Amino acid sequence: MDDFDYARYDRIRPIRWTGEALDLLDQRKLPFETQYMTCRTSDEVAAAIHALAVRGAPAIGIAAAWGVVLAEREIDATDARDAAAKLEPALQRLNAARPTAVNLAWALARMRAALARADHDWRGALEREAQAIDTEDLAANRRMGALGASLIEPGSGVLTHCNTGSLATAGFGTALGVIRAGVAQGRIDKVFAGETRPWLQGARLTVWELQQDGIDATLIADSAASHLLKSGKVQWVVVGADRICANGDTANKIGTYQLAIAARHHGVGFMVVAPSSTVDMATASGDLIEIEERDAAELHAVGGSRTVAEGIDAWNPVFDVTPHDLIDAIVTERGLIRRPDEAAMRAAFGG
Ligand SMILES: CSC[C@H]1O[C@H](OP(=O)(O)O)[C@H](O)[C@@H]1O
Repeated sequence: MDDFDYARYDRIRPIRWTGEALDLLDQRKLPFETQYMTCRTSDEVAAAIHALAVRGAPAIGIAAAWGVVLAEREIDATDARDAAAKLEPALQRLNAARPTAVNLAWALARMRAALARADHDWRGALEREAQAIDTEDLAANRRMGALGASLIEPGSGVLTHCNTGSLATAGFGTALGVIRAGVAQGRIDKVFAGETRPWLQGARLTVWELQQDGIDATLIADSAASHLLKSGKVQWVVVGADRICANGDTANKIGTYQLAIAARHHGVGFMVVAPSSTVDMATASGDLIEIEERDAAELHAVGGSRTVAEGIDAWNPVFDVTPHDLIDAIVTERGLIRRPDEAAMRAAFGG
């Protein structure tokens, strides 16, 4: 498929199943500390997802799948049916950890289905399914990297938003995987990363990942994005997704929608990169997506323990929806969808 050295671009593994516990690279501490936290129960995994110790749509689905395996270790059951009933409360608590990324519910549905198919070895069936979800995501990211990069002409500049790299997936990344592939193939000359206030996934995580890879990047303030897109230095905005609806409307990190508006206004391509586990054909359009709102304290924080505007109300939605008609291409591991709409999505994903 492509002949570049993934190992160079892919040494970060945020989620490590030890056989007895789930070790998570605590993304709240990056880039200042590279520290893993150990989850020994499903509720500890749910808490880690809610607190963004592990984050990124595919990554939270993978972590939740391993969380179900930890829940399985906590129960005794006579058979798979008995186990399904006893495990369901833990799966509900995992599902409630965050609302917007469909990958969480998708992974839990896969674990329920594995249990429903299981025979006497239902414990082994759950562990094999969690491993499959993990392994499939890495393979999907590498395929999407090649597919998305093929759209990018040599000599291009790209702008990305939030973090969609190895930290947000099983490895290699979605949009950042396209950027890794595009750099490796000599198609991308310049990478711009938006800081992504308030949680700074761009400034703290994407820049850190690219530094690990030895890929030069330029950090910009979120508010500089339109000015950059006007400059002609960027040919593609390349972003991830948390939920892609049946008509192609896409939920992603807050600030994505305004990038899409500015990109279209300035004739810059807008590419969404996400595995099929992020596609939700059961949700007809973006106005039906629940947008997570997080604690105002995240907006008041300006690094460390210092805060501003305390006592002032703060509205902190952490996702927004880009309408499909502002998207030039959706890249999944199943292929490219150019100018997505309901017909194109149904042709690609059925439903
Ligand atoms: C490939 S990650 C997809 C998606 O997840 C991120 O959100 P968060 O950091 O809040 O989990 C961001 O929206 C990424 O684009």
